[in-house]
Amino acid sequence: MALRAALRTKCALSGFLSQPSSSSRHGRVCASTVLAAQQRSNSTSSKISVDFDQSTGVAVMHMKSPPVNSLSLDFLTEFCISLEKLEMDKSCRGLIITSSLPKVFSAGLDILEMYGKSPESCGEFWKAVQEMWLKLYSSNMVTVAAINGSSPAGGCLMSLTCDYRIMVDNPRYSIGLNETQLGIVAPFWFKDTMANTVGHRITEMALALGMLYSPAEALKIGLVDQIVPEEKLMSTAEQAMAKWLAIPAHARQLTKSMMRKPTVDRMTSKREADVQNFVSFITKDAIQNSLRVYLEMLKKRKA
Ligand SMILES: CCCCCCCCCC/C=C\CC(=O)SCCNC(=O)CCNC(=O)[C@H](O)C(C)(C)COP(=O)(O)OP(=O)(O)OC[C@H]1O[C@@H](n2cnc3c(N)ncnc32)[C@H](O)[C@@H]1OP(=O)(O)O
Repeated sequence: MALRAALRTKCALSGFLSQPSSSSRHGRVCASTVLAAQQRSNSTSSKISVDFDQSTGVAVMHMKSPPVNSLSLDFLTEFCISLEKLEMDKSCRGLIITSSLPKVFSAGLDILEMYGKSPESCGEFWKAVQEMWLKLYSSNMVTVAAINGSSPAGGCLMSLTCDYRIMVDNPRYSIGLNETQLGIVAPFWFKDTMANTVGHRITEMALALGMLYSPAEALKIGLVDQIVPEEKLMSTAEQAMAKWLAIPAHARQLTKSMMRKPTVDRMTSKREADVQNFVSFITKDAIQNSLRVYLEMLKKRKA
């Protein structure tokens, strides 16, 4: 509810996909300049910026929340607002999600939202995670993840909700649902999303061992669909997008819904219980202790 209220308030306050400003009132301008301005619009919030090209119907969402694009409540709220606005804009048919930060696509859920927080805060946070997943997994737009850095846990989930994943081929980057390494458990809808992509057995091993895969390994198991050099990432994403957009929209959307609806329905039917499970699990002393140890390890690794 809090997320919905925040969404309503923010939507009312901010003008998204701001109308392209015509410079014609300042005198004569080149027609192509005006056309280009009319065809592109840009929206920026503190953690997300969106470039929308009306000539292609494709928006690029840049995650820009240093240091690691962790999915905090604020980040998720902004993300969902941006997504909802794009979804409502009938001229927007495709979305590419990428990171503006070097080396990191997204570090996954913000651990500080789960550590030392009240049950109420944890509950609100979890609802926002559910909302992000629901919106992305059931989006009518073609969604492409352009993964230009590491993408563990919630970052991997975000990628998995997209229709197509392209990752930069850099062995320093990794991707996977590594929750067990933090002493926590990926919920059933994380598991379902991964199993829908790479199959049951690979998911079982990957989750149990908290596997993080290099781009080449991720390609081998089908966790990503393509790996490319960094400089080719966006052009490859645009090419993939064009291929998906060439399919008649209703046929593509119905097919997506047919493939994903059982997973979405399962999650939505258990949504409340899932929040309760998360809150009671994450606030346990033993789990809080595991998160503390993991946070310390992250800090030590840096030192
Ligand atoms: C019975 C079942 C019931 C169901 C119960 C459900 C249970 C919960 C399920 C939760 C599901 C999903 C969980 C997650 O997504 S948890 C997040 C997992 N993420 C990770 O493990 C990634 C950790 N980070 C890294 O590995 C690295 O940071 C990086 C992403 C590879 C980037 O490396 P880097 O060298 O560029 O940056 P680094 O120096 O490590 O980090 C910079 C600062 O950022 C802090 N930080 C990193 N990741 C996070 C994060 N996820 N949340 C919060 N903060 C993070 C890091 O500590 C550094 O901070 P500082 O500068 O030292 O202060």
